[in-house]
Amino acid sequence: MTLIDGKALADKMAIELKTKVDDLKSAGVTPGLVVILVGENPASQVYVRNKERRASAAGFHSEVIRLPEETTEIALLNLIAQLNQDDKWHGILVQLPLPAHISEEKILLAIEPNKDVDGFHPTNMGRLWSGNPVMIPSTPAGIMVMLETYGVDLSGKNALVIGRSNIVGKPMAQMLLDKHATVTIAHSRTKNLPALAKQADILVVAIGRGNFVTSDFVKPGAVVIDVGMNRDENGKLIGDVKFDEVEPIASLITPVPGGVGPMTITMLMEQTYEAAKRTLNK
Ligand SMILES: Nc1nc2c(c(=O)[nH]1)N[C@@H](CN(C=O)c1ccc(C(=O)N[C@@H](CCC(=O)O)C(=O)O)cc1)CN2
Repeated sequence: MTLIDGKALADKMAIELKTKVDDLKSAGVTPGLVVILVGENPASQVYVRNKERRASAAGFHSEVIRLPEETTEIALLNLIAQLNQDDKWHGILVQLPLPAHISEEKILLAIEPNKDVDGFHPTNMGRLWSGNPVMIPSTPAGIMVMLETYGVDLSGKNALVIGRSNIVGKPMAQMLLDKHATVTIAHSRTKNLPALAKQADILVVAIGRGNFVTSDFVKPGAVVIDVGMNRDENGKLIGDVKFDEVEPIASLITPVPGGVGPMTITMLMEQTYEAAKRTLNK
């Protein structure tokens, strides 16, 4: 078994990004990323702080707008409308989840698609599904970079994605399909999931249940990608895959922490850089 070291890859890409950003700045464009955080969700606060840190380390112009939990939907929509008009922002991101009184769908729809560095806007989802990706969701994008870096050939392979969210499962399936894998999407109502999973050469697990995938789900030699981020009864961060059981069977596996997570923020930085670079040609 080989461990896919997402943290090391993310750190390497961050160094390379700094050089690309310096070149872009010499051409007169400084990438700008604005992140909006509504409320006090502790995990979101950590992720947003990391995004802020990584953006300034890359040499971006960056800002985090922190809004109280009771912010209204209309106030947030007005803020996004203003940011859409401001040329210094190449990327606008609203940290999810939002408080329950705000419609995630309406908010994501309000972000100008060419500044939607999360790739969650329906226009960007459609571009991805029609084979013309522009802005793509960071988590599956990071997984694709990891698979490529570790030399995983996807062509003709059976890939199973467990989870059907708009953020991970659905875009992941499309990205694997684009690399000629034979893709199945499974979810909480899929029947005989362990037997189905045992046929997969590539298994991507994003179901949000700690230690859900055991050795019974894994074909010997499979590549196992764990997107899960759960807390066990002692508060320890665990993935969706029972790592100790699956690790001896898999040919490649991502750990939690240190696997998919760090690549998510790296890909967000890459997308912001690419969005800024596109403005050069306008
Ligand atoms: N607007 C968005 N909201 C959310 C996204 C997103 O891509 N866009 N994804 C997640 C949260 N997320 C980034 O926002 C994220 C989650 C986890 C990590 C990460 O590095 N995890 C570490 C462990 C961190 C810890 O100790 O808690 C790891 O896996 O090693 C980065 C980004 C939901 N919201």
